[in-house]
Amino acid sequence: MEFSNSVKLARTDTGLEYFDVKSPLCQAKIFLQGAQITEFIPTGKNDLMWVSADEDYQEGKSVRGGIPICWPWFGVHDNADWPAHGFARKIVWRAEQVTETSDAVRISLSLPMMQVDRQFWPHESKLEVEFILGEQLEVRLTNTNLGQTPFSLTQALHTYFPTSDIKNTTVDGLQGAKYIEFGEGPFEQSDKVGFARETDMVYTQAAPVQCIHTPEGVIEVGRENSTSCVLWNPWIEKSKRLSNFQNEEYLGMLCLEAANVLEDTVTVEPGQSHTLVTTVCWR
Ligand SMILES: O=P(O)(O)OC[C@H]1O[C@@H](O)[C@H](O)[C@@H](O)[C@@H]1O
Repeated sequence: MEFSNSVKLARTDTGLEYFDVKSPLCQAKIFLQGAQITEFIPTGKNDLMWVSADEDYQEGKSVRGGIPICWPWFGVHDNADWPAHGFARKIVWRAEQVTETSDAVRISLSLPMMQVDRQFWPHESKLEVEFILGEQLEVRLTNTNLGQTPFSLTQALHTYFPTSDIKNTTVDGLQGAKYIEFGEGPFEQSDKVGFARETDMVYTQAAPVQCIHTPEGVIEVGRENSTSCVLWNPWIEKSKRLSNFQNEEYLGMLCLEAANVLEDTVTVEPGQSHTLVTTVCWR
């Protein structure tokens, strides 16, 4: 099915549907399952999204790479039986709108609330995501409260970035932020972050832009309506335990996730909306 000159709907061999975008400005893939973007290649540049070579694109499983949407909780829930990172990343979202102008293709999707188990999310609400695909990628995740009482949630746009060598990769722009690491802290980030071991840091009071310095160039990651972010690399031992992840792949990826977690938890009042935004580009 074709939506505009540059956008058509395609399907993997395993049956998962995705928007296949090939515009003058970029190439992208966005799966309806999880509303998950897995490829974003600005014309003439490298892909900004990393996906595991072991990924097998199965129904009901979040793709290991791109940008899984973690909602309406980030990480492990207090009730340990509930799914890690919420459930939105496993549900098939509804395609809402595709538009194309000379500076971007815009694709929006919404989470069908009919599919949501009310024990996990008993609130009257709307969740929409818009992808703005131009020379850079912008992702806008909007929660709207349609009920009579406020609700609170944590969330993240869990972006996987590529690098050819994690040991020669650093993240700049977190200096001065506070972080929690493996449940300990808060500590203060004093310098650029390098990678020599498992990294799983939740930052608060983080500046709105970070730069990832990789051997291939500098990736700029921006956030709006978010003062928290998560930096993750599983390193050797955890790599062996992860699904759809090769043992050595930790050497070629990292996650820097635009979040609303810890003291940055979002409360949405009745009739109000909150939009978490991340922008990603080669600098
Ligand atoms: O394997 P999952 O559920 O996609 O999670 C991947 C990682 O996601 C990160 O955001 C967490 O900080 C890690 O602790 C976690 O391992």
